[in-house]
Amino acid sequence: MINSINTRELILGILLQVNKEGEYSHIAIRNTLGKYQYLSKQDRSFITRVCEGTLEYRLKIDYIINQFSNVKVNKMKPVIREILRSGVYQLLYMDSIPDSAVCNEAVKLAQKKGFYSLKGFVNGVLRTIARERGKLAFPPKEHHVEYLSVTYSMPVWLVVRWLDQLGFETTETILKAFLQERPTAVRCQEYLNSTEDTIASLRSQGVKVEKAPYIKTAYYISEYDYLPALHAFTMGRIQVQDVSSMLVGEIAAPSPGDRILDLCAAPGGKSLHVADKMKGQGHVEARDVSEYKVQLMEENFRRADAVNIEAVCRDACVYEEETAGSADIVLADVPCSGLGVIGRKTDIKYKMTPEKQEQIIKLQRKILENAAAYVRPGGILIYSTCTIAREENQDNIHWFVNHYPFQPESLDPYLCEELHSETTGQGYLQLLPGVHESDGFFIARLRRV
Ligand SMILES: C[S@@+](CC[C@H](N)C(=O)[O-])C[C@H]1O[C@@H](n2cnc3c(N)ncnc32)[C@H](O)[C@@H]1O
Repeated sequence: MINSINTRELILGILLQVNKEGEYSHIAIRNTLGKYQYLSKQDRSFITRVCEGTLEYRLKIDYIINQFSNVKVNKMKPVIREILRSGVYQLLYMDSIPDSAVCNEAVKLAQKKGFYSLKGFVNGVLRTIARERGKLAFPPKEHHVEYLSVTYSMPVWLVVRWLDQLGFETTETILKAFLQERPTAVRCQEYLNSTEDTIASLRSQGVKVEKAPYIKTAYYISEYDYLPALHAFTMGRIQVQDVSSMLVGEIAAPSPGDRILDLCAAPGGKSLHVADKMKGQGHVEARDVSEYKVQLMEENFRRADAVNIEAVCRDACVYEEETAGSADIVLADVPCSGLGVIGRKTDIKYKMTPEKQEQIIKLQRKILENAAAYVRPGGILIYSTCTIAREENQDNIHWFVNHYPFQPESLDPYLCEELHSETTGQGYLQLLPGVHESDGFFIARLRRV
């Protein structure tokens, strides 16, 4: 077993990889835990929790450090900055660790990394924050942008956008929801399986299973160690999917025998869902842009024993004449800014920029242009994203129906009443975290006329 100072050293390494070198946090954490497989379960969850928490609350933590340090966070040496950030996270959000342990370990680590002269500085900042934690000053609520940005650790440009588009209350609800933990949602495959048997199998392995909202086959699972150790998973009877993603399959509502083209399909959750709904009949062509992603889908399809589905490597931006007018249903679950899933993928809030989003919108419109051509006359196009950005959702749909012969169609026949609204009647659904019990997600249903 590794001692605690090394555990904190690993945390420091991960935070430097993410904040200094731009690595994705889940990759940095996974690689480190993979390299040090002898770590105890307790050490592994400590490392994961401190890294994820420090990143999630980074802006708030920096705001606090800046109140007590004469050197501002952005001027600090990266090693010292990350030692302080993770120390503050432990002080403020992990009751089980004594303040003295947090401070002592941080000081020892600074020294070990060669910053002997900054030992006193690290110690001073952390001990002051520990002492003053009940009296920390935050921006007042009347200063909407600063208050929301600091309290919920969200970059200012996103707060400004959402305040403008959604108002203060809804924005705060969403930001709060991003910081709350939610259990894993799974969809039970129906064809060839009974949902009751699947649930019984999960429970027999000690998994806690609870009903998830909106969809008959949606459940939350918790209290398991390792997903691939569950029979229901290895047998392909459950697919991990947020309920918002499951709604795509519901709204697509295929009939057995349909030909479905899923243009951006990996890892294949929505393709499998529509294939399941067609009860082994019809055909789903699940496309994605790289061979790696296609292999990933093939693995998933094999596990689910799905016979009416095929993974194919294709670039959705490249038009294909032979596919024109051939699909009963086209799914365009396009690459997007991912702003609806910040709660699961913290990196998104720090990595996304308005400039990157502009490029993404161009890509989405290119894919939509080709998708339009592949739908047969009278067929259906489902457009979806895991974002809450109006520019990629409602604006793209308005642009699309102005340029192509498609009409939005009511979603209400496919949704539980709880989700019916003015906009679902008009053909689209914008799910918002905290407002709905799901990730942020957008779905539109359009019929080719
Ligand atoms: C939102 S994810 C799809 C999730 C998937 N529909 C599911 O339910 O499991 C978007 C996918 O688009 C793929 N993608 C990105 N650019 C693409 C392109 N030019 N052509 C096809 N797929 C692309 C990405 O590789 C990624 O797998």
